[in-house]
Amino acid sequence: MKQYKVIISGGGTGGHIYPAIAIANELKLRYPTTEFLFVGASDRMEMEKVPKAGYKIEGLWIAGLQRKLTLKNLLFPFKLISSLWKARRIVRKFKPDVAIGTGGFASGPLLQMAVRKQVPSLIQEQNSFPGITNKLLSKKVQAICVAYDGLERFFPKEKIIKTGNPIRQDLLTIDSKRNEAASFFKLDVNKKTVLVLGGSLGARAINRFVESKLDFFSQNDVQLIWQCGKLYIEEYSRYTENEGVQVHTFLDRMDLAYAAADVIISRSGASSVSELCVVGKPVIFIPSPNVAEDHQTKNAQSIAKENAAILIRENELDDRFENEFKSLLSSEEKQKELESNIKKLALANATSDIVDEVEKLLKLGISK
Ligand SMILES: CC(=O)N[C@H]1[C@@H](OP(=O)(O)OP(=O)(O)OC[C@H]2O[C@@H](n3ccc(=O)[nH]c3=O)[C@H](O)[C@@H]2O)O[C@H](CO)[C@@H](O)[C@@H]1O
Repeated sequence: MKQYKVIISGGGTGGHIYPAIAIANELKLRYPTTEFLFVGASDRMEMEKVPKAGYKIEGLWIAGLQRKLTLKNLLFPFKLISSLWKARRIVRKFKPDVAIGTGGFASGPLLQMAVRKQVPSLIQEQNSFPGITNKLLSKKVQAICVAYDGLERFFPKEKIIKTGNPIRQDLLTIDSKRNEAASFFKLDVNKKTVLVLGGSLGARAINRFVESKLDFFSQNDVQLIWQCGKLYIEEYSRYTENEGVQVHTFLDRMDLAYAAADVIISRSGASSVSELCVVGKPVIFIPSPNVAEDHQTKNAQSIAKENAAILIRENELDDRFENEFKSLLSSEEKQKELESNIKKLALANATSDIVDEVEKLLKLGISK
């Protein structure tokens, strides 16, 4: 069997990193001798998360363009040139058979250079509205794997394949992990568990809201697993002293967190939404209003309109949250309805379908 070399680039936030890791894991299963190299942004979370998943990573000195005039923006042209330069060196030296981009700033220069060197390339777009990096790359790569309909508005139609977003394999088996999860998180098995997720970086507005509702949660006799994000842990960690509240910076065992949960309150970043469909629990989405084209609201709407989750915008929280939460918690029927409807929206074969497309590109490389 030929020993393939694969470059995977993506990052900045978990939403771009975990799809990349899921694709690598599936490729490794099919071709165990494959050599992988990840390329990320040198100051972002991929530099920690990718080695933790067992892969090598190189960092580029790159960041996005801010809307304001800042020092970071003034440095942008230099960072871009430095990144293109380093990306070129990496591609030349590693000589990949295929390049895969999962979005985020670093994938721009890397895939740009891979394409220039005629390496067969594929990008994976997680959202219903693509970021600038993938929009630019779409003209040059061979294949574009997407999770939503309607992306021909942004990408060349003939390159689009609808696969869904890659999901880590360990999330597919959460039904059998409830006991393990209860002991992992030291939960009270007589209480319902609410999992609060702010996306990979945490969400300030959700944290503030949850803080203001701690008495409400305790009156409703639920316990909280509350992921608050690295930026907010100092402010909120003290609540771990409250009975039935545990505050986490970041959850490394999402499989167990999902397994433990009876109700999930979550941001609606693309991977979170895809995972929650597979996980099949009752969800209350609180989309971030601060992302491009308000895409998190659109992600959540695509689920809520199928009566498969509850959607509460940030500015509706004060009026609606308590009633919605109480009626969900008290109605098993409603919980079952949401669970069964959200499961119907899962695209559980996404990783495998994407890797099928990668295989086609690998074969393309051989025939060159
Ligand atoms: C504020 C922002 O810019 N958010 C964007 C970012 O979100 P974000 O990085 O939050 O991405 P997603 O919601 O798509 O995915 C989060 C990922 O992190 C994992 N996770 C999260 C928390 C935790 O404690 N442990 C953990 O492992 C989740 O299981 C999931 O795999 O990228 C998404 C995908 O492009 C976009 O849709 C979001 O709008």
